[in-house]
Amino acid sequence: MAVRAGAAAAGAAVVAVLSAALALYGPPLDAALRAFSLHKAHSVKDMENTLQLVRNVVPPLTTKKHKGQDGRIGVVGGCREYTGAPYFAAISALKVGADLSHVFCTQEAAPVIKSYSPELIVHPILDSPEAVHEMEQWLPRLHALVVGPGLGRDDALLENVKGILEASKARGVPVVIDADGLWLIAQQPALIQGYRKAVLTPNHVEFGRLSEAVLGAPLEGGDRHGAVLRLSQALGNVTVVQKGEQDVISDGEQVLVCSQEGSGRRCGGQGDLLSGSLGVLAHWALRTGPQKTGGPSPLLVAAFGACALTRQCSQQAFQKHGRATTTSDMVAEVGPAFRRLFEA
Ligand SMILES: NC(=O)C1=CN([C@@H]2O[C@H](COP(=O)(O)OP(=O)(O)OC[C@H]3O[C@@H](n4cnc5c(N)ncnc54)[C@H](O)[C@@H]3O)[C@@H](O)[C@H]2O)[C@@H](O)CC1
Ligand SMILES: Nc1ncnc2c1ncn2[C@@H]1O[C@H](COP(=O)(O)OP(=O)(O)OP(=O)(O)O)[C@@H](O)[C@H]1O
Ligand SMILES: [Mg+2]
Repeated sequence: MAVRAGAAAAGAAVVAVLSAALALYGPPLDAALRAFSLHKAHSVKDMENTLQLVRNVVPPLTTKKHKGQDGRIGVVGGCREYTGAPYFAAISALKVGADLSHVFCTQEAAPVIKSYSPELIVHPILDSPEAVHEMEQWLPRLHALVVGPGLGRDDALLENVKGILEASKARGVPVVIDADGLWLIAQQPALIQGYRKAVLTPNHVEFGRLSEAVLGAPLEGGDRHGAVLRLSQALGNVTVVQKGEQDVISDGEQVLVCSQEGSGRRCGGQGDLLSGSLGVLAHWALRTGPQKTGGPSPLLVAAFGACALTRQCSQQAFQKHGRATTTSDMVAEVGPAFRRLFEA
């Protein structure tokens, strides 16, 4: 209890919830924005309520389960240039509590990623002409995919990932799309349009690119909440997490804001920790269902949990390492941070 109270006090978090019901008072977009600004006026709440919703979806550790039941997650990414990003995403999924974590990468990247960790299962298939077919063999065994960390922007790879996304949608596999996966979505938003089991996790630059592609408008400075809400609505209620000083999360109906204390360190790889964690939490939240996540949708709650966890890891790592903090230091904090936020 004391730890939970401490966590709540330490996190200067703001939770803003826009009720879908309020949208009944007018045309959906206008009403949603009006309801949102109404809500903003009294949006400073204890984040404890939303963290409790995350706790509700975390599966208990018991002796009754077999390996695989608490999550089999796939990360699609890893190429010649980028091997760290898929590693960070996949190892974070495992440390959050997935039982098995797979990486689907190019042939060249595979031995490098394997050498980082014996815990990951690494498939060197992404640059094969048979990539989509090979992936289809694995999809029935996966609970969620994280698409994009370290993927790069090679056209042939992106074409394969397009096929993988289409196959995932056809099977109803939840997908978290990050990094170069978002580059692909900015080229072809139709790929994800209306797929409600998708979560996009853009950083500042990626959000601007998506906004321009989907809404035809560059990112405006002021109203981040409205911008995220509008992008989600334009994509047919795909959940969007805009990372930044505060993480703003929307499914086009509600908006959550996570301002859990993090740190001033902005080293590369923190977003990969977030997307990997979210892969597991998305599976857990969808499996548990809306009756346990209360007002916000399961994917909103999962995204809030991944944001809070990433920022808590950043805070804890920074306390130990200060300016020298790197993402590996944050990965080492996943266990303690998770316990502090969700298992108190
Ligand atoms: N260790 C690793 O292997 C890492 C690999 N990463 C991968 O790197 C790839 C590229 O992702 P990034 O987020 O680095 O994307 P970018 O390479 O597009 O951007 C990198 C940074 O450059 C700057 N930048 C980008 N566009 C700019 C512009 N038009 N004007 C001025 N500055 C601009 C921004 O500071 C941006 O954060 C992804 O596949 C990603 O997953 C990152 O996840 C970081 C860690
Ligand atoms: N200004 C900020 N203040 C506090 N936390 C931040 C800030 N900007 C980003 N973060 C946090 O850092 C994490 C990663 O976000 P970031 O925008 O760095 O992602 P990214 O650029 O995709 O990272 P990556 O290098 O992995 O690709 C998120 O949890 C986010 O909350
Ligand atoms: Mg990123």
